[in-house]
Amino acid sequence: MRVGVPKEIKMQEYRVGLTPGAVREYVAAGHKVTVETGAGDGIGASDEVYRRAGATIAENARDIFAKADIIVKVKEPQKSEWSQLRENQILFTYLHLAPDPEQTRGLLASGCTAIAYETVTDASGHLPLLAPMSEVAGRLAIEAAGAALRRSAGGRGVLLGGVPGVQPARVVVLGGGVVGTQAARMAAGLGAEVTVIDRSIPRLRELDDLFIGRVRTRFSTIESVEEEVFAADVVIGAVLVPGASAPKLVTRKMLGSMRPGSVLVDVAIDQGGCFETSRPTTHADPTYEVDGIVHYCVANMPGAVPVTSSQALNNATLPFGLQLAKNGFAAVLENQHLRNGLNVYRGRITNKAVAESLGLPFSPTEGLAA
Ligand SMILES: NC(=O)C1=CN([C@@H]2O[C@H](COP(=O)(O)OP(=O)(O)OC[C@H]3O[C@@H](n4cnc5c(N)ncnc54)[C@H](O)[C@@H]3O)[C@@H](O)[C@H]2O)C=CC1
Ligand SMILES: CC(=O)C(=O)O
Ligand SMILES: [Mg+2]
Repeated sequence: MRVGVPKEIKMQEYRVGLTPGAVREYVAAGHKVTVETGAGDGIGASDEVYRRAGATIAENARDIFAKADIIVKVKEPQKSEWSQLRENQILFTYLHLAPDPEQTRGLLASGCTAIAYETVTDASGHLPLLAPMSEVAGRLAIEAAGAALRRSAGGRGVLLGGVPGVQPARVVVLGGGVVGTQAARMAAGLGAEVTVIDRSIPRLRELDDLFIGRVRTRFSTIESVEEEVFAADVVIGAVLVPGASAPKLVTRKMLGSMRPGSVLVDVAIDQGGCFETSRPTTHADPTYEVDGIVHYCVANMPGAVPVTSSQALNNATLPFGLQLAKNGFAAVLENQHLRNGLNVYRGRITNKAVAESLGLPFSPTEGLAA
């Protein structure tokens, strides 16, 4: 199979779809890998390093999109990319289609087969290709919150962990999955007072066992969210309904009952965000203020630490990518977990939550043939 890796072009995105180590695995399995020149710059991997790993270097993205059977990326394709995708080409990357009708239309029109990392499942029902980036983003969320809380950045001027004799910040985490757990762990480690809210009681039990009293847990209701958010210095938005747009748990009206300079970090922004006032921001200009509350809504947080993130992402994507490279679309038919990742197939939306969020027709994957 011809595997193509274009350079990421989303603003300040420094990750790369295949690390040199992953390229070696594809090449060892008999595949031909082409990498766009400079694709590894963000992780310090030169074209020469990729050549030594067995890749061919292409001078531009056009050559990659024109020739590859499978395109392996990190971020959702930008307009100039989706317009180059073709029928019979497999795209393997994050897509986050639910809040993005324009990209969805582009992928449908291209006729390509698009597998979204964020909806690929594993045997325990988790999301193994989202998890590593959620681990990174959850940990980064607390770093971002700490920076945004500084008075010089427009925040309340509170130190997350306080100091002896002075109370620490109150951090509320909405959604106790992968992002939420890592955020809670970092915040608790710094000495903050942490509450995690989730709608899954089994998950709250696991968190209670994990943090042995260091983190409070609460069941998600309108009342519990209000009580915790009103008292918080920092709220981390980390809820997910796989494939679907994020539920809006914090309304604009609620901001009026928070203390000015408190910070909202909406990690769930890539699924549309769980605060009504969220809109995507970039690493170049990550925060803005609404009604005195600082918002941080960067949609590609792990892109800030590309060395760690590319490695972690490749560890998770490699076995699935190798299956796709070996068997092409048949791998999607054979492997239920890759099939769950199929979002778009030859002009049809094949993920129910995505179709429902966009109000577009859904085509089940049952009955698809190679
Ligand atoms: N901005 C960024 O750069 C990144 C964003 N993300 C995003 O972060 C979000 C969270 O991802 P994960 O932690 O991996 O998901 P997850 O599936 O591990 O956890 C989500 C949690 O939200 C809970 N939940 C769902 N609805 C809820 C509600 N109404 N109230 C309370 N809890 C609710 C679920 O029970 C679950 O425990 C996703 O949207 C993901 O795409 C992940 C990585 C990077
Ligand atoms: C999950 C995701 O959107 C990211 O890592 O950028
Ligand atoms: Mg994202």
